[in-house]
Amino acid sequence: MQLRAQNINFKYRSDRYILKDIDFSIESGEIVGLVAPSGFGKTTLAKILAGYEKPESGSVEIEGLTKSKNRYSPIQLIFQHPEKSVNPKWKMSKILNEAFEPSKELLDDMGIKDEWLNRWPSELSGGELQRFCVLRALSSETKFLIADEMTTMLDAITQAQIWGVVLEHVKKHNIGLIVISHEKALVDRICHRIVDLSEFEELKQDIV
Ligand SMILES: Nc1ncnc2c1ncn2[C@@H]1O[C@H](COP(=O)(O)OP(=O)(O)OP(=O)(O)O)[C@@H](O)[C@H]1O
Repeated sequence: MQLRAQNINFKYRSDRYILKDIDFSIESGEIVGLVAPSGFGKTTLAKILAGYEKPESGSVEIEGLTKSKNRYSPIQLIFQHPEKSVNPKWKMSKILNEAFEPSKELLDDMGIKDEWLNRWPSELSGGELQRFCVLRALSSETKFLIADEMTTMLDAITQAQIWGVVLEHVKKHNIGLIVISHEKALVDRICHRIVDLSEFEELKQDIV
């Protein structure tokens, strides 16, 4: 299976193109680092890949996947700030089970305590909340996962635990993983391949 974006052009309201003629692809089971200096459009491309934003032109498709009517997207995006991606009016059990019902083993591996399930998002720390946001992206329907600065806000121990679970899960289920991170050491260590968005810019300048 392959997730493929071709000739992506995108701008927000202004006239400035954030993404111009961007091609990107990832295979099942691959771990690809998406890097570039701040403001180059990494998060924007992630949102386009996951279907949160629509490109002005270009296409995003998964080759080899039969479309299902399921509401759960096969491309899951995990953001840096978990508090922005949960409904504050829902308790954690509802937030989690809206996605799918994870096994006890997965809950334990992620370090989620039973008592947290009955709390509101505002009653959890950022690290505790992010564990839920990561876990709900790991359904059996997930074919591609995008981790956008997923653990940047967290302490080293929580970071290591979350990455441990995610890396084991993507390997076991042959999920393609896109890692957006400014942490070069992390990207170099876990990625099979690195795509630098700023190189598209240099390429364009060479052609002109
Ligand atoms: N909703 C929006 N409306 C208008 N402009 C936006 C919006 N979101 C992002 N931008 C602009 O688009 C550009 C690319 O932003 P994006 O967040 O994709 O970059 P990034 O490479 O992920 O940056 P960082 O590494 O700092 O997270 C930035 O100049 C940003 O200010």
